Amino acid sequence: MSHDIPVIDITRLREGTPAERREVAAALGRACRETGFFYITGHGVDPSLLRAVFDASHALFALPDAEKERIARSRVGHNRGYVGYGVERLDTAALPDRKEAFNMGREAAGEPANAWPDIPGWRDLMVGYFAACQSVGASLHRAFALDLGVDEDFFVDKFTHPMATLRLLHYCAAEPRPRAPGAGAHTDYGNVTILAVDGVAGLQVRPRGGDWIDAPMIPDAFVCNIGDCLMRWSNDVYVSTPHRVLQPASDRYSVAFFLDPDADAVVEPIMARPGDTPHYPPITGADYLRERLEATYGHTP
Ligand SMILES: O=C(O)CCC(=O)C(=O)O
Ligand SMILES: [Fe+2]
Repeated sequence: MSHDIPVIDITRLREGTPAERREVAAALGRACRETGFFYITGHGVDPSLLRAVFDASHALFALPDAEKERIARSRVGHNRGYVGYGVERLDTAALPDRKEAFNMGREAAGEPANAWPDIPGWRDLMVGYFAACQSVGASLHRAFALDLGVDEDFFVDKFTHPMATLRLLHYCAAEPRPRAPGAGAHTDYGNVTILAVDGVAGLQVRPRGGDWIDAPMIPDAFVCNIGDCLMRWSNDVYVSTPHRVLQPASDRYSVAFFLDPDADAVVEPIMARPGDTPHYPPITGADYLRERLEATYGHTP
């Protein structure tokens, strides 16, 4: 079994004929079964939008502490807002992560409010990027459905108001601390994560049964990985793979889009092959996420 991280052009998944979509879906499916990580190109997200998002991320993390504190997750709740250094420890056996972060959720009526820094244009830019990531996520889910042997639109009505989080990350290179990770080893909770990295390497992946391998930075490509929820949904056909971020040699910025299903979507293992038996009972998206967050934080943040 290959443990490489393939680079897959998804242009024909977005724009191609049914046969071309199937071909891309098969390549993505192979990566989801083997390493659980893949790069995508041809995703349709304008590089200038991504550049603007990274510029906005730099501006946010350069704000004075008092302004960061005003929009802190501890004040805002619902896993939204700014998270300071040392607050998170993704690997509970390691030191706290050397990173700061900013989280936002869907900006829509009935959703918990996001907190915004006082920077002109910032909110609209992030809302636009969030929508772009949602669209990439929808394309990927069409491919997962094709590959898992269900209708191409299987996931559509399960992602109409998804519990998605857009997360800006800043890994600090100053005052290096021996043994403190940038982000400790972990798996992601949701269905799929779509990650953009701004120039500085540091991500490593540990395929099942293998050693840590580097996931190098590839310009204009997103790094994507399967999370625990889709592993469960696929009845363990897809793998959610541990990964970590080393302390970077220079400041590192990344932007992660975590795509979870609708709160009321039923995550019931897809039985692709005759004779398959479900490894898990059905659960709603919300109950599943709550279970995972409680296991990590001892409460739902
Ligand atoms: O910043 C990165 O490269 C990866 C971040 C990550 O794995 C996470 O936040 O779950
Ligand atoms: Fe992660």
